[in-house]
Amino acid sequence: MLLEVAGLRKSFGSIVVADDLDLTIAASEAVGIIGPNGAGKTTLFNLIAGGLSPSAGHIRFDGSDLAGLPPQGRCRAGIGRTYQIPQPFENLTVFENLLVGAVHGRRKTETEAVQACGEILDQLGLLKCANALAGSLTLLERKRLEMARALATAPKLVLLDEIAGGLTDGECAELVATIGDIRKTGVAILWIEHVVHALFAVIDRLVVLNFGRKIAEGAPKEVMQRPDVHQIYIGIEA
Ligand SMILES: Nc1ncnc2c1ncn2[C@@H]1O[C@H](COP(=O)(O)OP(=O)(O)OP(=O)(O)O)[C@@H](O)[C@H]1O
Repeated sequence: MLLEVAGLRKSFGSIVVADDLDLTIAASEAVGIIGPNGAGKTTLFNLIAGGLSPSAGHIRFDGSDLAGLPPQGRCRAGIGRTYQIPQPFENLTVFENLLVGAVHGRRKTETEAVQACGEILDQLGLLKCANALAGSLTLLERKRLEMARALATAPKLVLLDEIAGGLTDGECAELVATIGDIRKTGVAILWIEHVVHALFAVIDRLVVLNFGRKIAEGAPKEVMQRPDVHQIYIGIEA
């Protein structure tokens, strides 16, 4: 397994936001995470990417225990991530934003890093704004840049946090097609998303969180048909 999360727990005082979570992701697999606001989805990403330390439990990635490894070490190990609110360096160009990720990630040489940035900008449809300041981009372009920056680090696993939120239907469809293309390159994907139809176009497996606990997991359509998922996630009685 590429990622193995076992017995993961995180509490802030008396609030438990990750409660005995187990999760595995194989290389090249795409897994979706849904759950109501405050279910602990972003907290799980922060625990995997190293922004938060767990209160208990283990996270193994690519055969190594991540305990004590800071975020930059996890990035170099092959974990890339996006943020729900895009966080580019506003005063750097799009290309420079990627280069920062590329030289601090898993790329071996500067030449390789520069070449990879060009390829990723092309793949993500951002070549035309390569020299624009990141602060001048539209929301869709910012979301694309957020993914491009994660890919620049040459991740084995990319964590996508609500990448489709706030987009029009057409923009969302474009972004989903791009994520499908990223998937085909063999990068594993763990994707938190409220826009369920976007998720369903890409993922193999769906996980549902509620109050920090995993309440369902399996084939996406089967999971969504479960009465408890309907009630908790969509807020209606089955
Ligand atoms: N640093 C913190 N200190 C205290 N409580 C926190 C902290 N970070 C998160 N929480 C709480 O943990 C819970 C889970 O938050 P989290 O952001 O992981 O939820 P989420 O499922 O990603 O929600 P959303 O869909 O709204 O993004 C929330 O109740 C939140 O207020």
